[in-house]
Amino acid sequence: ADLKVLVTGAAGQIAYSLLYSIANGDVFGKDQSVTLVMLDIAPMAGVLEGVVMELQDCALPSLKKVISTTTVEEAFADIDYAILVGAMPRRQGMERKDLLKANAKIFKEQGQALDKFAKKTVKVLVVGNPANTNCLIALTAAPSIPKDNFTCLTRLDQNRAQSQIAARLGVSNDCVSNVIIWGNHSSTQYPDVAHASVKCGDTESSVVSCVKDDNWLNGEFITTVQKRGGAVIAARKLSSAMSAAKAICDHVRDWHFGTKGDKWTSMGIYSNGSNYGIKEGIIYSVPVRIAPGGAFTAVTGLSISDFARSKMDETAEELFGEKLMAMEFMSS
Ligand SMILES: NC(=O)c1ccc[n+]([C@@H]2O[C@H](COP(=O)([O-])OP(=O)(O)OC[C@H]3O[C@@H](n4cnc5c(N)ncnc54)[C@H](O)[C@@H]3O)[C@@H](O)[C@H]2O)c1
Ligand SMILES: O=C(O)C[C@H](O)C(=O)O
Repeated sequence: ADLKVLVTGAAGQIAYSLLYSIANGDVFGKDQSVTLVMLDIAPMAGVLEGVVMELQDCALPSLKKVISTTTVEEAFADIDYAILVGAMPRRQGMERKDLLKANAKIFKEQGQALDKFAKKTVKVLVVGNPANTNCLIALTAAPSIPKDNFTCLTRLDQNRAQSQIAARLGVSNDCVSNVIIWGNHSSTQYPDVAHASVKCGDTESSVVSCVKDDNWLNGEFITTVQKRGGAVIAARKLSSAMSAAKAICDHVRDWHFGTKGDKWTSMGIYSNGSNYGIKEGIIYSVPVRIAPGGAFTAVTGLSISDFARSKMDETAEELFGEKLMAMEFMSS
């Protein structure tokens, strides 16, 4: 059957890369026909029409239908996937709290729309920042949809970490696997390579033993990944878009088709209190293995050093702080 995929913020810069990849079959496969639903706000209706024209002009075989809309009811009707990119961007001088407030309103409304109009099996990926907390807000506003159907994007952070390691070792990106992103998609995230491996020919070795520089791994490597989003903004005067779209494709493809063998990937998922001492009630990024069709389980039993423990707790604490603020805004 046809897959109905919603992208919000469809007139924005991430969507401009993302929509093409989805329509081209890079996410769900070339043989899977897709109906793309594009939502943006009314002032962007004209731009949205332009993007629709371009999608038509790509003449892609797997793109069955395009629906562009500025109403939530139409956008969320019977969808299989919701990729929630649209959000109020952070403007200069705006505090994190102001951003949270503006976005709490958007994600509460969209959570309610998911609850009312989407399929109960819908898979939701939240990208708009603050991604973890926006995801928690949407999940809370959609009680009829299972909590495990809600995830937020930390794949961009994972890809950044993977590429830093590959560059350091002078190997290609696909030689490096099982990097972990713990916690928030923010500068408190903990990119962890303690369990990561690098494949050279037929042999697989640990990243830690190949890099042979714990100072770098526990210092500059971590801060580079944590601050990479800010570095791109400083350089481009716009936030990352091409790499964000690529990471969204990776996340959704793995969620749809599953992870391979014993490999894992990181995504922000609802914390039920049973993983690595992270308390219940936030969206926290952990390593997961995914079965074909999308059921996922957190990878358990990994050894956690004292260093890792403190980093993992720090980012959890930030998320509980964000949650407190968000709940205040949600009830108002
Ligand atoms: N999680 C991540 O890894 C990651 C990475 C990069 C960017 N981001 C975030 O993704 C978001 C989008 O980034 P962008 O560069 O595409 O921004 P953008 O400003 O170019 O596009 C955002 C679009 O969302 C639309 N929008 C705003 N409110 C909406 C609503 N209520 N419903 C539907 N659409 C709405 C805007 O009109 C705009 O067209 C930002 O919040 C950014 O911070 C997250
Ligand atoms: O938009 C941002 O604040 C940065 C973005 O989330 C990124 O990681 O590139």
